[in-house]
Amino acid sequence: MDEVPWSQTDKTVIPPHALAHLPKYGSEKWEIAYKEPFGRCIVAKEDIGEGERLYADHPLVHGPKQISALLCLGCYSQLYQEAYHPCSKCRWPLCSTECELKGLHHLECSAFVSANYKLNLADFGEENPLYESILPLRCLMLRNTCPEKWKTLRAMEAHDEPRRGSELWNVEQKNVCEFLVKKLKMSVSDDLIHSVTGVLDVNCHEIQAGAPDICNVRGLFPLSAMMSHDCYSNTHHTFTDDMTMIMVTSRPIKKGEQVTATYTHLLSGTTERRKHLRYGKFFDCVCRRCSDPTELGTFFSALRCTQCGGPVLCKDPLHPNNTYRCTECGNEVPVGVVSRLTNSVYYELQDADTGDPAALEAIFNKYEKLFHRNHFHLIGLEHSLSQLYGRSPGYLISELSNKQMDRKIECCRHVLAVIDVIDPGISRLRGLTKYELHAPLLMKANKEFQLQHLTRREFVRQLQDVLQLLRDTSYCLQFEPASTHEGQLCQIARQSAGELEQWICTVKQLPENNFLSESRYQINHDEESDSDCCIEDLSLEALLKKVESY
Ligand SMILES: C[S@@+](CC[C@H](N)C(=O)[O-])C[C@H]1O[C@@H](n2cnc3c(N)ncnc32)[C@H](O)[C@@H]1O
Repeated sequence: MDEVPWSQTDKTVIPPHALAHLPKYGSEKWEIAYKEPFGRCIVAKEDIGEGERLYADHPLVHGPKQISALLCLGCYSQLYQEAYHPCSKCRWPLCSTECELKGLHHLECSAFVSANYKLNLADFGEENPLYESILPLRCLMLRNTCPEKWKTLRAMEAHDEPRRGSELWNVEQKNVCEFLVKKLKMSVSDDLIHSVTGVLDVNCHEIQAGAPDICNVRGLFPLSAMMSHDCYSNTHHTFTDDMTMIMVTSRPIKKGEQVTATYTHLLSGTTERRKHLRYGKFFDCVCRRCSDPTELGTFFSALRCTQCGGPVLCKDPLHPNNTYRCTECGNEVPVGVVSRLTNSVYYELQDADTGDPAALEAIFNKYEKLFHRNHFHLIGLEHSLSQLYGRSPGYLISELSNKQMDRKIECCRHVLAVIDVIDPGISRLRGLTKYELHAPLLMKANKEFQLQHLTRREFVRQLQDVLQLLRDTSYCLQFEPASTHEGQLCQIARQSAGELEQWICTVKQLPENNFLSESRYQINHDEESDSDCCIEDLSLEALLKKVESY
């Protein structure tokens, strides 16, 4: 029988073996503590500033995600049908002979060889369920190959009892237990396999490291596995090329406060986040954002009242079975209607060509009158649109009409207005969105300047706004490794900021006849504000007023 997992005997003490391999598993800044209802968690021992490095965490084990397209089990590069190298020993698809010895492939390779299991390469379709067994198998192999790592793994939370008999448990019974026991003839109990898949489901992090085509990889990070969840978290992590996780603070943390991460998708609503956390992580989130019907004033899960246009909110988001109500006219909307409406957007998105801005705009237009302006579906659509305008075929930045350019700007600003609240400080999403916003603003400013529509003062002001966006981009992406898309954008943003600074200096010295006079500009501007009701102020207050004026 396997040893009793430490986590089931005494959760209040940190077992020395659980973190012993880490060079430092506490620091002058933070420590691991135990707090109900969170369990083990990381707590700040002193005030910690924004952007401070907390620790580097090395993966105990890593492997493909449960659902994965063809990838190399040595280096995790994406593979293509008929263009891969079958391992000379076990026949798993790899990039080359070199990859037979790379990473952790030796673990499953020896198991497949000793079971004399003949892998049918014809089985490899778009997504192969066999990948689901690889990481559990690698974990189980640690029992003999690396007992210290195995002990650390077994000390992690598995939620054995609540998982037993769940939908997830049944899927894993079929895809993992049956395969490992019946096909690979491993002498291991179903319970132990489920405990391992439990540890993986509860504690794994997706790894985004190395070459850009490396995807669908997950790993167990012993220190980060101690961190609690918060929908308004205070950390940000990146990976080095060797898959080391670097944890930094995304905003200041007070002494005694927990150091937290987000286990779920930030751009989803309270009901959806809480469902995801209950289903996959077995707890009910009661964080500040989940407890607040307005989600920190963003109205991210609110509908738009069909009677008066006011925000329709769930009265008690921690008990979402009650009716939604308009905060202005009291109009009630049954919870069933809210979920049907929310789900129908998911269904439409499943069927839509999500790479086509026109298809997303059609969905946006259909639901805009039903959801609050900041509803997560609308913000999600605008997030996608902010990236598609300027990048997708037929919509490259040089091809955008003025209207499309303005729409890109509007989408970026709406997304930023929300993420500035729910994900402030160092955030990948903020960095990327600020980068998306800088390009159309810069193009517009330069164009207006060329047409002599701007005074020097106004042109410099617009360029300085763009400069600030570039500086914010590089600030938000400063920890991203240079090999990643985000790391490259950070470099580009830094370089562009330098060039823009020079351009601003030049503009300040250009002869006056390049610019519109201040008096002429004032007249034009006054005429525009009489005719144009477009608001530039995109604070939540202004967004609300805009919605209410429809
Ligand atoms: C990755 S582990 C975190 C470490 C865990 N507390 C432990 O002692 O091993 C995730 C588990 O921690 C608990 N947890 C994390 N964040 C929580 C929260 N905000 N509220 C309640 N439980 C939480 C849940 O049991 C969750 O499944």
